[in-house]
Order: sequence, then structure tokens, then C-alpha cells
Amino acid sequence: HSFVPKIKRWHLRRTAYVRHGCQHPPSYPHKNPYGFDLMELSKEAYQAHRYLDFTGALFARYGKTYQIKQSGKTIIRTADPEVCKAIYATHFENFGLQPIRYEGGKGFFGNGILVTDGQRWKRSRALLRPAFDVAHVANFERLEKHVSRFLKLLPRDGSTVDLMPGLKRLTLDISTDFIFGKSMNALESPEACQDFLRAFTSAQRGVVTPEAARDKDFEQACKQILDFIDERVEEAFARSASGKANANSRERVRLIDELIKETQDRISLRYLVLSAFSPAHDTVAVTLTNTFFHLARNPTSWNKLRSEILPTSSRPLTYELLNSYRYLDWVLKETHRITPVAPASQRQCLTSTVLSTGSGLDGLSPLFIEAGTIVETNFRAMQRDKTYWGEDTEVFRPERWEAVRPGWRYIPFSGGPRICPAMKLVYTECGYVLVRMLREYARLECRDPIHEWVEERRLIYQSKNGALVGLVP
Ligand code: HEM
Repeated sequence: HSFVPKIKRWHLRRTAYVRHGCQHPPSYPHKNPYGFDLMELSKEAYQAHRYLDFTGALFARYGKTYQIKQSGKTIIRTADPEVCKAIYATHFENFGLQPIRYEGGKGFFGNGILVTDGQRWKRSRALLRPAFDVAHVANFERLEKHVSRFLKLLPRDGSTVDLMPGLKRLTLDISTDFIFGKSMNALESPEACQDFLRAFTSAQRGVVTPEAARDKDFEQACKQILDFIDERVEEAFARSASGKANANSRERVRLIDELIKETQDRISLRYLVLSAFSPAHDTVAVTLTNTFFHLARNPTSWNKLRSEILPTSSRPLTYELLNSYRYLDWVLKETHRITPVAPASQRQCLTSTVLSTGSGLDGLSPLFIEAGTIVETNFRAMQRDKTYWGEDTEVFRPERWEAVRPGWRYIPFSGGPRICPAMKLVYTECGYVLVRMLREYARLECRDPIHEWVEERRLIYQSKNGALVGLVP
């Protein structure tokens, strides 16, 4: 039996290399056949908070697509836009994440959208999409409620403040209001929700840690979060039964109430909202922290933003007004380019595939990817590649967006059918907070003795030193 697949695999490989002219991608020059040498260097870089720069530099050295060994397994790494396009769009069906994420994640994420492929993924996506299609233009009233509360907590005497903790509490309130229909009131006090967040972080960390190495409290943490979500699901059923959910309108979209219209299966509902809450609860805060981090070091950009938004600062901040600010859009785009919160992602090849480009020493020959191989796509390296962005690629310069139309060279929200459904919502929320801050403060001063952005890895990558600033009205 095992003989037949072997012949089939041999035949596929032969066809790829002989008929299609595929080449092998360059290999990392390992000293250890299992790849432990690179794993050790990666660990050192990770501990020194410079893993992102370390991996980014390897592309310049070995090619936009190269292969490594990791614990004996071959992994293809790529920062080639054409290869990313092939994986995320052209050959979307042939590359999945379920084999990588499902086993570790099922105790927490169940059958949710973040850990499944195929029909299960398709169904979750179809259920979630309609609410995301309107969420970015809705909810402005709620946004204002939370943002004005956040602004009241900020110093007005120019004293130094790290914006990250407050932005995280703000994002928690905005996202729980949208997803569960009820804010967690994290802005009420710094301690509020800390216990919940600790459990959430522990559960999230646990799903990407081998079972034997997980925290002791992993199962308890999962239970705490799932119990919390189940309570929100019951509240939504009660709203639905009493007719209160129908008060939902374009101005007040509650994700959970929208979902209940489509499915009454409690387990599906639990994992749908959890899968939205997981990326939602901190990514916007981390992006905004990065935005303020860059702006504090670039007062000219802060002043340009002020010139753009001040002439309309007495008008209500509507979706249309927000969208009319061009420089604001460039600032956010540039923040995602240079400091993406999700710098890389992985897929496993499900069906052996020939990509039209990506291999050989010049990276232009067809690339054969065999079923089972893991491909790591590095968005950050692509977004900082000098050959695409010029010599000043490491510099925060929003003005570059006047001329660039980057296509697949810039995919901080991924691309293709699995693109982040919240991309527009993220732009709205970040833009809203930024404009409200610009209306309040004339100056944003850098108070951080360290100039560079230093990475800190959670599930996403955030600024280790937050955004230490002085706000001058
Ligand atoms: C700065 C903010 C954000 C960034 C940069 C971001 C980026 C991404 C990326 C790169 C993916 C694809 C991951 C992969 O396939 O491996 C993704 C997926 C996803 N994101 Fe976001 N995200 C952000 C915020 C959010 C928010 C606020 C929500 C929810 C309110 C959200 C919901 C989702 C969901 C549900 C998926 C899975 C989509 C699918 O598999 O079909 N994201 N996001």
C-alpha cells in the first residue's frame, strides 16, 4: 500500500522538475542536519527582542524564497509577493492552516474560523461576513462614547504617559461592545478585567504551546473564557426572545445578535464570537500604540495631520468625514507597513502544487511545493524590502503613499479569500481615535529614552516600550 503513494509522489516530483522546469529554492547553509543551529540562533534573537530583524535579514542573504530545516522538517520561507499571491489567492484551496492549528487550538477555539479549512471555514466565514460588511460604517455613537471616556483619563498637563495600557482598555471596551453587545467597562479602572485578560492570554498562549509544556492553568483559563462567552450567548438569546435584538440597526451592530439570526446552535455561536474576539481584543490598541510611537518621533507628520483635520474639527466625526482625510490614511498605512502586528503567517501545502515563479537562484523559476510542506510567508520582510520600497524603507514616511500602489507587496491583513474581515473596521477605529486625539492636543512629544521600536512577542508583535509620550493641549 505505501508503495503506491511513493510512486505517485515520485511521479509528481519528476513532472514538476522535468516538465515544468521547477528549481529548488536556495537552502539555508545549516551546520546541523536537523536545523538545530538556526533554531538556536532564532531563540537567541527572540530572547534579545530582535527576532523580526533577524529573520528579515535572512531574505536579503538567501533570497526572497529559501528553505530551512526545523527539527528535521523542511520549511519554505518566502517574502516574495508573487509566491504569497499564489498561496493566498491563485492556489488558495491547496494551502491550509487546519493541519497546523486545529489539534493545538481545538480545546479553546473549537471548530472556529481561526483553526479550520474547507467547508467548516467557509460556513464560519459566511456567517461572520455580513456583520463585518457594515460594522465599519456603523457604531460611531458607541465609538464616541468609549473614546471620550478614554480621553478623560489622559493627562492634560504635558506629563509623561505610556499610551498602550489605556489604549488596550479602550480597545477591550470597543470590541466587547461590538462583539458581545455589552462593553466590559475596562476603562472604569486599571484593575477591571485584568483577571479575564490574564486567563485569555494564558489560553491563547496554550494553543500554540505543545501540550506537555503548557501552563498548569491552561484548562482552567479556557474554561473561564468559554463560561464568560456562554453567558454572553445566553444574554443574546434572551434579547432575541424579548424582541430587543431587533432594535439593532445600522447605527448599532452587535455581532452576536446578527449571528443568532442565522444559527441557533450554541456551540457554533460560542466559537464564532470567540474567534472574532481573539484578534479583536488587542490588535487595534497595538496598532494605535505603534502609530503614536512613530508620530512622537516625527513631529512634522503630527503637524501635517493637524493641518489636515483642524479645518473640520467642529464637525461631527462621521464615516464620510473620516474617509476624507488623505494624510491620515497614509499615516495608518505606513504604520501597518513598518510595524505590522501580524508580521508573518504559515500555511501547510494540502495538495502538491507547481507555482509559476519563486525558485532558483534568481527566484524566477517555477517552484514545486510538495503536500505536507509548511510555507511561512513573511509580510513584514516584504513590506521592508529595499528592492520594492527604496533605500529609506526603514524610515517612517507617510508621504511615500502618494506614489505607491503596492499590490501583494503590502498585505498586513493578508489577502485572498481569507483576508482579515475586519480590515475596514480597523481603519475606522484607528482613524477615529487618532482624529479625536489630534483635535485635543497640539503637540505629541517623545519621552522615550530609547528611539528604536523594540519588539515584544505576544501572539502578535507589540512595542516593548509602549508609546511613552507627553501630550500638550
Ligand atoms: C491591526 C489590526 C488587525 C490586523 C493587522 C489583522 C490581520 C489579520 C491577518 C493577517 C489575518 C490572516 C491570518 C491568517 O490567515 O493566518 C487575519 C484574520 C482574521 N482577522 Fe484580523 N487583523 C486585525 C484586526 C482584527 C479585528 C479587530 C478583528 C475582529 C473584530 C479581526 C478578525 C479576524 C478574523 C475573524 C480572521 C480570520 C479570517 C479567516 O480565517 O477567514 N481582525 N487578521
